[in-house]
Amino acid sequence: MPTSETLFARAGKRIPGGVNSPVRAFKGMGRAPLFISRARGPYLFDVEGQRYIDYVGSWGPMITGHADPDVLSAVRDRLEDGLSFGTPTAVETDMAELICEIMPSIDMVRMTNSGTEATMSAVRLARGYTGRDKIVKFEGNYHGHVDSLLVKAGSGALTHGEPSSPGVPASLAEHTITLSHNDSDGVRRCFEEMGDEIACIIVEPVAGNMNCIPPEPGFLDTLREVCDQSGAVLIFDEVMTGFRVALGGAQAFYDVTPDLTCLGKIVGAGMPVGAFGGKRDIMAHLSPLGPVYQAGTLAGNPLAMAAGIALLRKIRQPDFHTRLAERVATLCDGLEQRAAAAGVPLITQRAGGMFGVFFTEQSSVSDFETVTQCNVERFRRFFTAMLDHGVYMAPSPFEAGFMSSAHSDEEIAATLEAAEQVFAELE
Ligand SMILES: Cc1ncc(COP(=O)(O)O)c(C=O)c1O
Ligand SMILES: N[C@H](C=O)CCC(=O)O
Repeated sequence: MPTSETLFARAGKRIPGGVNSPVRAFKGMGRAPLFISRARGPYLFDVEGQRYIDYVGSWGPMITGHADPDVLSAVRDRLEDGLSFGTPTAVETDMAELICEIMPSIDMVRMTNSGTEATMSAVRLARGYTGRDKIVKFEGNYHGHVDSLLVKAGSGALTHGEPSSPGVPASLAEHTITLSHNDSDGVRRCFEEMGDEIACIIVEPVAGNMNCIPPEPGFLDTLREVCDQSGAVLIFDEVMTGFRVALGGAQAFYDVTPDLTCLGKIVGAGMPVGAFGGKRDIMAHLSPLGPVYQAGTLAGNPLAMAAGIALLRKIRQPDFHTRLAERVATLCDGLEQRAAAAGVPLITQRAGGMFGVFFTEQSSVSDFETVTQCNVERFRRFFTAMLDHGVYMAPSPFEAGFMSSAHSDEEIAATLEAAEQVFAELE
C-alpha cells in the first residue's frame, strides 16, 4: 500500500514541491503532508486508512462537512446533462439571484473559477472605474496569487518566507501601497497624502491568512469613510469570510458595506469557483456592458453552480451560524483552559465559524508584526503531536482554522482530550 511519504516522493518528481498549492506541502512542519483518499463529515481519511478530525475543511468551503449529501445529490442531478456548454445557463442566474439576496451590497455579480480571479478582476474593475492606478492592501492579507497583490502577502507566501514574490515586476508592485492591518491612523494619513490617486482599498475584513485576526473596532468604518471621501472603491475580500463569519459575511457581521465583494470557497461548495460583485454602477463598467475586460471559458460552470446553490440554501437555515460560532467557542475556550492548566502560553481569536490558535504571551494579535512574534516552533510541535492524535489543524501558524456543522460535541471533546495530552508534554 502506498504511504503519504512514498506518494509525496513520487509527486515531487513531476509536480514542483509535490503539490499544486504551496500551503499543502507541510513545509516547516518537519514531515510529509497527508495524502487524503476520501473525506466525510468532520473526518479526513488518508491513503493508509487513518482517520483525522479536520479543522481545515479544504481551506474553508466544507462548512457543513465533507461529502455533504445534499451537495453531492445536486451535482449528481446535473451530471448527466453535460459538464459545460460555454453558453449562458439558467442556473447561473439562480446563483446570482441567491448571492444578491444574501448580500444586499451586491446588485450584480460575475462568477469566476477561483478566488484569485475574483480579486484580480475586482481590482482591475476598480482601476477601470476610477481611472486611477494605485491600490491599498494590508500587510499579511492574502488575496490569491495576483501579481499586484503578492506584496507583503500572508498564507503560503508568509509561511514560506516570501511575502513579496519574485516575478512581480517592480513597476507593477510600485502601484501597491501596503499599510499595517488594523491601523486606522495609518490609513487616514495615507489618504490625506494621496487619496485622489487611489483606485481601491482591498482588505480581508477578518484577516484569515495570517492566522485569524478580527478587525479592531472602527477599522472597517475608517476604510469606508476614507473611500467615501476620496472616491476610492472599497473591496472586501470575503473569499474566506463570506457565508462563514455570518451568512451575509463579515460585512453583515460588522455592519460595514463595501462597494465590491470578492467571494470563493463556500460559494462553490468545494468546486473551483469564485465571484465578485457589488454596486450596479461599478459592475456596469464590466465587459460586455462596459470597457473593463474580464472573462472565463468555464466560469459559471453548471455543476459548480449546482453544488454552490445547494450549499448556500442549506446554510440559510435559521441559527446555522449561531450554532457554528458556539462550536468554535467550545473548542477555543477548551483549548485556552487546557493550555493554561498546563502552563502553555496560548490565546485564541474567533469570528463566526473561523478561529486562530496563537502560541504567545500577548493578550491579542492584531497585525502582521504581532503574529510573526508568536512561537512558530511551538506551533510546529503542537501541530505534529495533534496529527499523531488524529487531529488535522492547518499546517502553518499563519492559517486560520475552520469549523463545520458536522463537528459534533463528540469530535470537539476528542480534540480537546488530544490537546490536553499534547499540552502536557509540549516544550
Ligand atoms: C481571502 C482570500 N482571498 C483570495 C484567495 C484566493 O482564492 P483561490 O485560492 O481560490 O484562488 C484566498 C485563498 O486562497 C483567500 O483566503
Ligand atoms: N490560505 C489559503 C487560502 O485561504 C490556503 C489555500 C491555498 O492557497 O492553497
